[in-house]
Amino acid sequence: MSSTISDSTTRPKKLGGYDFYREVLRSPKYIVAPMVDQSELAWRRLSRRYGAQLIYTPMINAKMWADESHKHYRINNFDIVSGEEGDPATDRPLIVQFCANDPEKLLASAKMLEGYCDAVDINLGCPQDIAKKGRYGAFLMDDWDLIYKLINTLHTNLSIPVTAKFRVFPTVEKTVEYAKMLERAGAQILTCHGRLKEQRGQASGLADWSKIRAVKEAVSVPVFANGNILFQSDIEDCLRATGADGVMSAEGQLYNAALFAGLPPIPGPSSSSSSSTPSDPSSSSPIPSSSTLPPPLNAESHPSHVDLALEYLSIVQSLKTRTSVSAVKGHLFKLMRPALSRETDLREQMGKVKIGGKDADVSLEGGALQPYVDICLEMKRRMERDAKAVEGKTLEELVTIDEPTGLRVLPHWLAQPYFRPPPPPPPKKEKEPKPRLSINLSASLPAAETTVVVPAKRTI
Ligand SMILES: Cc1cc2nc3c(=O)[nH]c(=O)nc-3n(C[C@H](O)[C@H](O)[C@H](O)COP(=O)(O)O)c2cc1C
Repeated sequence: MSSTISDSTTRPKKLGGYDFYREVLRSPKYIVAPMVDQSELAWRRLSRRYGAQLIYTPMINAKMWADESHKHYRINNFDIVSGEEGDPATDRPLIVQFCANDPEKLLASAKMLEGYCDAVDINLGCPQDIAKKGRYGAFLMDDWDLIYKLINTLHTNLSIPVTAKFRVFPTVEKTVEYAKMLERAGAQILTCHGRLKEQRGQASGLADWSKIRAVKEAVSVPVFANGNILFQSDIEDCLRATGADGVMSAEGQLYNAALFAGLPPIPGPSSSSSSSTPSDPSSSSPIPSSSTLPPPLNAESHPSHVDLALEYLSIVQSLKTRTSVSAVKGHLFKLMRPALSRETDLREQMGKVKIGGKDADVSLEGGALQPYVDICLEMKRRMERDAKAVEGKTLEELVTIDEPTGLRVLPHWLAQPYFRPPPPPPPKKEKEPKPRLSINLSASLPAAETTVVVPAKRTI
């Protein structure tokens, strides 16, 4: 690490809250979530080309990072030496996320990266078994003293702001109390993921936007809303329903890297934090209110997925920073999913590609990516053939509706969100009306209505 980078004489005064949000982050509305093995540098570069205004790194384990014997862990998770990660010209604004349960180790790790990012985030939301084992993420939700110390230690000692990403509690009251505690501890931005700790995997269901709105109204730092974003229209709905300052997407953006493309710039919050806390988000929002009809699709946000895949591969190839094979594979499978379920021979070929042995450690250099490029080129040929067959039809004419969910399915050559079929309902004695998924994610549905969205597999 270069000591001059974080030297207080060269660094501008540390800003907080809305000053930080506006002046350093440039008032981002469209935010890519931290994603283990998926929000790596190459993906960040691609995402910024398609409208992402702020991106988080994948979660870094502070205990592992602080341990000098784990040199590989450092290089694989944030490559300082390459000079590309956190580069002010090409990889900002950037927030580095850590998970931790030891304030000193967290501080030691964060200090090493404070010169390469705009803020450090603490993951308080991971509900996975690995987080339970390591006691971090959502498994700290009941230890408020420790969480306070983690945040406050960074708030007091780092030259850049600390932020926090958390899940909601079963009640609005406890969620709001919790958010206020995070703010008191020193968090300068709060990302509220509107799902409970228990809502994971097949049981993910919908995020509760009404809790996010309650948080937004209770704190005076910027709030990002996370959960339920599949299509661009959900972004507008979410901003209106929650009053949040920005919308964060993980899976929606992973399956469609162009999720944020072509969106209009939205004015940032006004200069004081209190005036940006909406008493009535529907009237203060710059976004027009939604109608009951699904809003028209913005073609710019649904480009050819194989073109996105090829562009991503060329970014991977252009970087000095290594990209893990598992990240590349994960992105290609997700981006091209609508077509891979039909072009099963290409799916099989992609599954069989082996680069240099043990996936996790392999760097992608020279022509190593060629097998993926070849598969994508063949996919491109087939997709162009299919698109040609319906030439002249509009996008809306080509859209179909997924019966179980009521959600829109685009032609299989276009980037689009993925939603799983809902789990079959438990056997009932009496005949009941068929459960139907809501197409309109704008409302924060009460618990009874949240049978619904059908998220894809996640790792955190
Ligand atoms: C592949 C993947 C990796 C993730 N890794 C992280 C992570 O490193 N840190 C974190 O706070 N959340 C992580 N998450 C959770 C997301 O950031 C986000 O909170 C969650 O997926 C809900 O947002 P969504 O509805 O837009 O998917 C991950 C999610 C996915 C799908």
